[in-house]
Amino acid sequence: MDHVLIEALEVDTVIGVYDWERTLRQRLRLDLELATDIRPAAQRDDIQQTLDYAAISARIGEFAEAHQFALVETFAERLAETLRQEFTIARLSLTVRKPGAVANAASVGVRITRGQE
Ligand SMILES: Nc1nc2c(c(=O)[nH]1)N=C([C@H](O)[C@@H](O)CO)CN2
Repeated sequence: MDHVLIEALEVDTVIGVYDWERTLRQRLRLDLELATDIRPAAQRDDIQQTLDYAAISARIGEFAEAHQFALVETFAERLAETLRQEFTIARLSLTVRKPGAVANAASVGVRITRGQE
């Protein structure tokens, strides 16, 4: 299967389990692999026939603005659901990293894959 990629997309959102984390925005870094057949778009050279990574990136920014989750797990699961409802994505892999959350770790986070095999 082909993939449309979005790598190291940074969004700021309220996220965290501790009281102090409810009072500020923190940065998340996202990587997405969106499974789709790119051949129709390539044959017609037509953006309408593929997943528009610019539109999806903008939607992710809106999502981050609109929600205040405690866990990165919840952010990942709810974002995957939203993207699969709003765009024609057969299967997606989503990595959500929270840089700086743990001292001495470059980042921590989760990776999920959703959709049909
Ligand atoms: N599996 C997880 N562990 C932790 C999370 C999380 O979202 N998922 N969050 C925190 C805190 O919010 C932490 O990021 C603050 O530094 C701790 N563990």
